[in-house]
Amino acid sequence: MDVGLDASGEGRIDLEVETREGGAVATVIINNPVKLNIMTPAMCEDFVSRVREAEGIADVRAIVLTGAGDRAFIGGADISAMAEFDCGSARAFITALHEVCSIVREVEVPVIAKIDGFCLGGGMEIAAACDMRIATEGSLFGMPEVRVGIPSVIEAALLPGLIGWGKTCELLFTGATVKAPEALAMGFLQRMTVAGELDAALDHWLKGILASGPRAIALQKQLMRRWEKTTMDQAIAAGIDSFVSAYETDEPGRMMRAFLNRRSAPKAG
Ligand SMILES: C/C=C/C(=O)SCCNC(=O)CCNC(=O)[C@H](O)C(C)(C)COP(=O)(O)OP(=O)(O)OC[C@H]1O[C@@H](n2cnc3c(N)ncnc32)[C@H](O)[C@@H]1OP(=O)(O)O
Repeated sequence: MDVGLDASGEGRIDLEVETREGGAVATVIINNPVKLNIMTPAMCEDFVSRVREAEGIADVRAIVLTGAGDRAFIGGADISAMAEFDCGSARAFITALHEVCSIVREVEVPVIAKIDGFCLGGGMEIAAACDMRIATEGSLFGMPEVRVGIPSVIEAALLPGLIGWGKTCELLFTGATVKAPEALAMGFLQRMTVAGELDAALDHWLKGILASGPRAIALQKQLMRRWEKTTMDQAIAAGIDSFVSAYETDEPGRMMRAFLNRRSAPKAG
């Protein structure tokens, strides 16, 4: 079933469920294509509800997370909203965005990020929270938060484990973007395909999951969370405080308003 693209710019989260041999596959769709599928504060809550709904459907064996349209997986968090934050709203939003990543990591079934296009900032953190990532070769990855005056603080903490400290520093300190072949080489992606073959490559993984023991996979995912748990909670709590303290100065508001003003300025020529 095609749920259609949300052209309102407000954004929403959709859920599609497909029954296959061996079980069902749920697809959670970040549907805000006119704004490159950015996550607004309202969409964070909606996201958690949709994943819980998917988890509650009997026979769902895997969740695919993807963005609507062909330009973006998730272009990051909504700079228009973040530009107006004070310390209180900063804490509420970053905690809600962390909940989005947490639910992805907590659900029993494997969650796969299917990426076609921009995967930036909070979007790269949500992808990092997924169990596996597959992308088209034209996709672009980056953590440009510092470019708008905020540190990368929540599931950015997963990046050193995925891509190493040096590459994490490069992305987080410079806001540089990397193309899919580099994201594959650095270990962020597990598979890369040409545009038309994304679904076929994803299917290969889904068949493997559907052919395996549901309880074995659930136990495996639970165990793997424990393998890495030791310092993550403390890192996130410190990260949330760090995000809030960025708002103790006018740096985020100033840099984000500059970003938004550049975008709304009439184009020359
Ligand atoms: C805690 C988490 C923090 C974060 O995630 S911080 C945010 C991280 N993301 C970014 O910094 C990316 C910001 N976006 C961009 O720099 C550009 O976009 C791109 C280079 C990704 C693409 O540029 P182009 O192809 O020219 O598209 P376009 O016209 O800029 O984007 C389409 C519409 O989407 C809006 N938009 C894009 N990203 C954001 C965003 N992160 N927050 C708010 N709006 C965004 C634009 O402004 C525009 O809107 P309009 O058509 O009304 O001008």
